[in-house]
Amino acid sequence: MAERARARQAVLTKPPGSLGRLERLAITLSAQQQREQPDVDAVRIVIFAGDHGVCAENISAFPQAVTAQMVANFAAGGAAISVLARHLGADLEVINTGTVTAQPLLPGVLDERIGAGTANIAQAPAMTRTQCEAALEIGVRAAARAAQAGIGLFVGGEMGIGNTTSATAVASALLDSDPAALTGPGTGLSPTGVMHKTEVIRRALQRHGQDKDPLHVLASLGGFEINALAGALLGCAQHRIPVLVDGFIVSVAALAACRLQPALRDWLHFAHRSGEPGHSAVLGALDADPLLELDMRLGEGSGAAIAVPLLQAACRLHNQMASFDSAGVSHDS
Ligand SMILES: O=C(O)c1ccc[n+]([C@@H]2O[C@H](COP(=O)([O-])O)[C@@H](O)[C@H]2O)c1
Ligand SMILES: Cc1cc2nc[nH]c2cc1C
Repeated sequence: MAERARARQAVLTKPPGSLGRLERLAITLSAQQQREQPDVDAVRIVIFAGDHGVCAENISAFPQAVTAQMVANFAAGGAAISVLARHLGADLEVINTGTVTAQPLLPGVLDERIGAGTANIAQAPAMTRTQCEAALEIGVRAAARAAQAGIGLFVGGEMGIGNTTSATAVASALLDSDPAALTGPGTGLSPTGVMHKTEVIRRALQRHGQDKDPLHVLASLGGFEINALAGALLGCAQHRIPVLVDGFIVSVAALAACRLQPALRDWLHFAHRSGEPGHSAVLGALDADPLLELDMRLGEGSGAAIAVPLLQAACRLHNQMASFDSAGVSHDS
């Protein structure tokens, strides 16, 4: 299918290669979807929310209660990703994988709480192996629902105060990096705050970071929402649904998932380079060159949502442009 898409690009009314990366995007999407006419109009954005016990170590600029409060804001339509989903005409699904505060039933929020947040990774494994598998399964089910709904492009997002600490610990373990090279301000820590956060991550790594098995790393250092994202990405690949990867946290989930199954890499598009400094190392390890660099560091799938129209334009051009022959435009000199 990639060969056919490449052949089509060669006869469209433009100098060969002049649409640059948009041409390669259309070719890749055609191969991923196994469609002559790739179509990413049906977009589903799934936000996985979860809390982190490591917040007890004072590693975020915001209080833990914000996670559940933002879940309510997603449902009410007031969050950045709510606005972007409406703007794109995309489905928005919100899944509570385990906030500290339980919530009343909110319309548009799936309650799949595994627990009241993870344990503090500086002191204990984030979760049991059973909880880790349950988290992966939450994502696998989200991917299956997307497949059932005929979704053409999956955007995974996350919300979890403290999750840059968890994600940085996972990335440090998987990349065998010093946490000082990957730790950043997250929601907005001061430089002293970042130094303290680095030490907390170092403690977590000393405790659980020796075993590099990806499932062990996800269970001991990950989060319910991070692990659910890893499961969702793997599920999307199984259903042949291309995925547009958001920022730092989703990329770390993608890295862990690729360690579990390297073939996943072929299904991933990378939307943007987040302002979180560790993102570049994670992107590098995935051999990913993101489409955009807008200094965004919000999460919620917002960076991916911003890049959706690029993929849609690439498909439209591929599917609708005239060929030299059909338009009567001369091409050999
Ligand atoms: O996506 C990113 O690159 C990104 C970078 C920094 C922060 N975030 C968001 O901020 C929250 C985590 O930040 P923190 O400081 O509480 O660890 C979480 O809800 C993420 O969605 C997201
Ligand atoms: C308000 C707020 C919104 C967020 N969205 C994702 N992470 C977030 C963190 C905060 C603090």
